Amino acid sequence: MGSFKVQMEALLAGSDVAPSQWLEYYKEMQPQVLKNDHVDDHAVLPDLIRNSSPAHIIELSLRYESTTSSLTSTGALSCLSGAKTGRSPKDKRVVDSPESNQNVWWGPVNIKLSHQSFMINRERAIDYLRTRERLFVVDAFAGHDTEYRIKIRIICSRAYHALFMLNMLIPATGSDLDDFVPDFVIYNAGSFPANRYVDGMTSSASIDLNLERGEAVILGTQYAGEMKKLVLTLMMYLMPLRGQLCLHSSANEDPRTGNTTLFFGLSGTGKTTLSSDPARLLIGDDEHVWTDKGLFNVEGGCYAKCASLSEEKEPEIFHAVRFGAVVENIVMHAHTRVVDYEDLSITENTRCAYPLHFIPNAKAHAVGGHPTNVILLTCDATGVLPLVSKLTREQVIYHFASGFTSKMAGTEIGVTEPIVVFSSCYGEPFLVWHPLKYAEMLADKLRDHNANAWLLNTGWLGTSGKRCPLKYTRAIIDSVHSGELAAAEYARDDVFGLPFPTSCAGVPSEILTSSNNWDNQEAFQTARAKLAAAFVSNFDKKGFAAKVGKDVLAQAPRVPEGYAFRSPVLK
Ligand SMILES: Nc1ncnc2c1ncn2[C@@H]1O[C@H](COP(=O)(O)OP(=O)(O)O)[C@@H](O)[C@H]1O
Ligand SMILES: C=C(OP(=O)(O)O)C(=O)O
Ligand SMILES: [Mn+2]
Repeated sequence: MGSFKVQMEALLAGSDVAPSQWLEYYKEMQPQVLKNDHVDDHAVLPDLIRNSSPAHIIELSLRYESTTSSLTSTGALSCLSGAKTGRSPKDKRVVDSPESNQNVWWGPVNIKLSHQSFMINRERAIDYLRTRERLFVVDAFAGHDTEYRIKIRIICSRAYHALFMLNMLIPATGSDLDDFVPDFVIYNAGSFPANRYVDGMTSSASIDLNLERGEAVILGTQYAGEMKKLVLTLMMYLMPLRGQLCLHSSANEDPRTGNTTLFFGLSGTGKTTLSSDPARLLIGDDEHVWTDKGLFNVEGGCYAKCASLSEEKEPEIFHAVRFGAVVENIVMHAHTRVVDYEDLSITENTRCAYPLHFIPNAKAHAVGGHPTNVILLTCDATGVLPLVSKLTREQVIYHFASGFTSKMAGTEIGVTEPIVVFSSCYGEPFLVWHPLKYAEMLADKLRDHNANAWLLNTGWLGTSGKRCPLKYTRAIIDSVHSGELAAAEYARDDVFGLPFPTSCAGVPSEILTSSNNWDNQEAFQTARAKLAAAFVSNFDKKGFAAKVGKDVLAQAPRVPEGYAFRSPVLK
C-alpha cells in the first residue's frame, strides 16, 4: 500500500492518478514511474507538515503569515481570509463525468465543469502548492460512525487552513494515520487565483468538485468555510448512495433520556447558536447523517458566527474562542488584543472554528439515537410566520422541500442584507441529488421514527426591525423539550395552515400570534399574502408541485384572492 511519503512525492512530481485509483497503482509502482516530465528532477519539494499540533501550526502561522495572522487575548489564532470573506456559490463547479451526469441535480447550484478544465485547475493548484516552502497536510475522517466515515486529505499552503480543518474534522491518529489512504483529497490553493481564460471560469475564484476522481480544487478564495462545505457536499452525494440521509443540520441530546433533537436551517438561522445548550449534550452544529441506526455528526468541530457574540447571550461559544480555536476576519484592539465582536468592518460573517470538546457538554463520540424532535429553523425577515408552529409529517416535507428563510448578510459573497430565499432542504447550495430525493428519505424516516416536528422562526418580529430575542427562542426550545409545548392550546394561521401555540412558558403570549407584532393589520395581510404567493410560485417553478404527492401539495399556503400567481397548479 502506498505510504504517505510515496503518495505525496508522486503527487508533487506531477502524477495525475486519482485518489480513487491510488491503492491499485501504489501496490506495485514506485514514485518515479508516476512522474511526468513536467516537474524538474532537481526541484526542491516543500516540507510537509502533517496533522501537527495547534502550538506548532500557530507558531508557523504567526511566523510565515505575519501580515494576516495574530493572536487574540485569549490565545485564539486570528486570521484574515483576504478578499473573499464568505462562500462563493457562483464559483462552485461540479465535474461532468459519466457517473455524476446521471445523479447530479444540474442547475445554478451544481454548474457543470469539463474534465479538461478540472485537470487544468488541479494542475494549477498543485503547481502552486509544490512551489511553496512548506505545505500542510490534514488527514482526517468525516463522520463519527466508523461504518460510514470517509477519509479526507487536505493539502494547503496556509497554516490557518490546516488548523481549521484539524478542528473541523476528526484527525486521524496512530495506526489510522500510518495506513491512511484518502478517499477524497482537497487541494486548497486559495491564495492563488484561477485562470479566468480556462473554459468555464467566470471569476478568479473556483471551487471544483470531482466526484468520480475523489478530488476537489480551491483557487482564488481563502474563506475556510469552502473546505467544510465541500465535505458536506461530498457527504450529500455519498450518503444517499448508501441509503442514508445527509442533512444541513445541528443536533443535541438530552443527557437524562438520550432523546435527540435535529435543527435544520440555512446559514444564520441558528443551528450553531441553538444547539449549544447548557442543558443538553452537543452532537454537532452543521452536518449530520440520519442513518438506519440514528444520527452521526460528520464533523469534529463547530464554525460559529461571531457577530455581536457576547458572554451573556452565548457563553459556551464565547468561551470556545481560546487557544486552539481559529477566528476569521474579526477585529481586535491593537494592544490588548481583545476581540471587538461588534466591529464588522471586515465582514458581517466573522467566524470562529473550534473542536467540539471546547463546548462544555459536547459528546466526545458524536452520535445519537433517532431524533425525538426535528426543528425546522427559518429566519423570516418578512415578519409573517408564527414564532413557532407544530407540523404534521406532510407539512415537514412541504416546508423542507421549500426551504423558506432569509439569506443573511455576509455568508455568501454579494449578500449585504437579508433576502427572502427558498433554499431546498434548508441547504440548497450543498445538495448534489435532486432535492426531492432528500425530502422523500426524510418522509420515510419521520414515518418510521415518529419524531415531533416544529417550524421555529428565529427571524424578525413583525415590523419591529429586530429578530426574536434569543431568550424567547431558547424558551420555546425548552418547552419543546419538556413536552409542554405539544400540550399547549393551538390556533391556526388561516393562510399558511400552520397550527401555533397561543402560550409558552417564558415567552410573552401575544408575540406568538404574528399579526400581533404588526401595528397595521392591512399591511400584515398584504405581507402574508405575498409570502404565501412566493411559496406557491417557488414550489411550482422548481417543478416540485408536479412531483410530490397530493398530501404534501395540500400543505401549500392558501393564497388570498388577488395575489394568485400564474401557476398551473392554482388554475
Ligand atoms: N432568535 C434567535 N435565534 C437564533 N439565533 C439568533 C437569534 N437572534 C439572533 N441570533 C443570532 O443569529 C446568529 C445565528 O447564527 P448561527 O447559529 O451561526 O446560524 P447557523 O449555524 O444556522 O448558520 C447568531 O449570531 C445569533 O447570535
Ligand atoms: C459555513 C457556513 O455554514 P453556516 O453558516 O450554516 O454555519 C456557510 O454557509 O458558509
Ligand atoms: Mn453554523
